[in-house]
Amino acid sequence: MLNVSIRKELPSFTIEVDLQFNNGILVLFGPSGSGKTTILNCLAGLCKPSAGRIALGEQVFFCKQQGVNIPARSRHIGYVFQDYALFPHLTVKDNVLFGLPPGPDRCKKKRGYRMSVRETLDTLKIMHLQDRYPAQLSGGERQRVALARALMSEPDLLLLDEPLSALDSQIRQTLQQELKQLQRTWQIPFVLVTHCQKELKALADEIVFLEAGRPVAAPAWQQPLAAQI
Ligand SMILES: Nc1ncnc2c1ncn2[C@@H]1O[C@H](COP(=O)(O)OP(=O)(O)OP(=O)(O)O)[C@@H](O)[C@H]1O
Repeated sequence: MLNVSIRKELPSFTIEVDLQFNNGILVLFGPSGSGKTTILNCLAGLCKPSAGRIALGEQVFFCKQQGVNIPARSRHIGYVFQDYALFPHLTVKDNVLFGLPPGPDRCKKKRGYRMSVRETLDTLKIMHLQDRYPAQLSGGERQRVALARALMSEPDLLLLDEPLSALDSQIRQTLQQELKQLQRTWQIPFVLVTHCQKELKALADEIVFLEAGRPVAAPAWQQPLAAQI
């Protein structure tokens, strides 16, 4: 269970969210500048909330009151950034392996579901690209590499910041299905940011609508959909 109850003061407004989420795909939906990325960054440990608490199961990542702030590298969180943040000087394979321990520990399974590099590249259909560099990939291929890298670290939580925004509609639809399937296989919570209504409909198990940093009721155009979900 992901428990997030935080306040983050920004120059233009204050983010205040209080959410509990068990499993599946939680979508943070809102207009540009409503605080979605900042919330992901707080979860990942890249940004410090002004107050509150963040916990995943028994593990407390942040608690202002108790002075806890676990560094990003120790949170076991996968993060697919908006621009994918691949290392341009590393091949696809080395990007995917980045951050894993060297040597035999690289293949150790934490909870039995870590896939080998081969399996990961295969699942995401990028095996044939393993020796290429990011500049030699399409947007959809880069997205798959970023996803593979995030999954190889065997995360307890996966954060996705507009992961499909740069893609055309056909690839977008395919990857939406693949994301949904990955979540069902991995059984870890995904928190996904988007401002695309179609993506929301295709992926969300739960939705938080945000405006200026605060959850709001589903907008009128969304109410029939929110009721279905
Ligand atoms: N490090 C920072 N320092 C100051 N202000 C910031 C910082 N990061 C974000 N902001 C401001 O906080 C607000 C929320 O930004 P954020 O990137 O979280 O929004 P968003 O909903 O993810 O936007 P988008 O959909 O455009 O990516 C914006 O007004 C932004 O200018």
